[in-house]
Amino acid sequence: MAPAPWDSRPIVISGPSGVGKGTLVQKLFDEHPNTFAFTVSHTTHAPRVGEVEGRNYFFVDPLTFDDLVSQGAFVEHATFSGSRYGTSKKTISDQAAKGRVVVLDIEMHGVKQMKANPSIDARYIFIKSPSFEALEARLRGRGTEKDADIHKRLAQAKAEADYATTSGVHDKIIVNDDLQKAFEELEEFVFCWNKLA
Ligand SMILES: Nc1ncnc2c1ncn2[C@@H]1O[C@H](COP(=O)(O)OP(=O)(O)OP(=O)(O)O)[C@@H](O)[C@H]1O
Repeated sequence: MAPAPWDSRPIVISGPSGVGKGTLVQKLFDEHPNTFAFTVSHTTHAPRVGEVEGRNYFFVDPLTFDDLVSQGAFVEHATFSGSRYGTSKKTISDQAAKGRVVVLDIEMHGVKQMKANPSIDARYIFIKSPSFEALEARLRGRGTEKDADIHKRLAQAKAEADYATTSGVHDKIIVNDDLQKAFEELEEFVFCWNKLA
């Protein structure tokens, strides 16, 4: 196991749905146990079967969620399918206090909110697909979405790709073509191995 990254700022991973973010992050967690941590989001959706307060989500009602937004408690928040989701500053600092490097897997709007907040210091990684066709094949191959949903995700993927290339907001862009190669690039960036050499 490698020593903990000397740059311990939160790592924000974004990229189109199906590009392989979850796969890469899971590998990072598996190969470096006790090094990284996810944050626990707040949500207004009711707990689903098996979801545990404080482990899967912090469950709050819409009014409490609004209060938290107005207090500036979230680094990013969004609405999906009628429910609200947010990442609190506290969940980040709680994990950091345990000595873990926090990893946030979020979509473009969340990245924009974080980038717009000067009090947030994080490292931003964009995972890119080798091609639009490869992305579509991965989404279909995963078999978790219906056709209409795949179209929505592909349309959103175009917006994500435009944002990633035009704004220069990301510290690192990794093309996930060959999984092992992409993982090695991710590791190198996260652990700053290039700077140690
Ligand atoms: N380099 C790769 N080559 C081929 N297939 C890959 C590669 N990386 C990931 N995949 C596959 O692509 C599919 C989508 O990956 P994954 O679920 O990790 O994407 P994601 O970016 O986390 O998506 P979402 O944002 O929707 O959760 C999975 O079936 C995964 O096994």
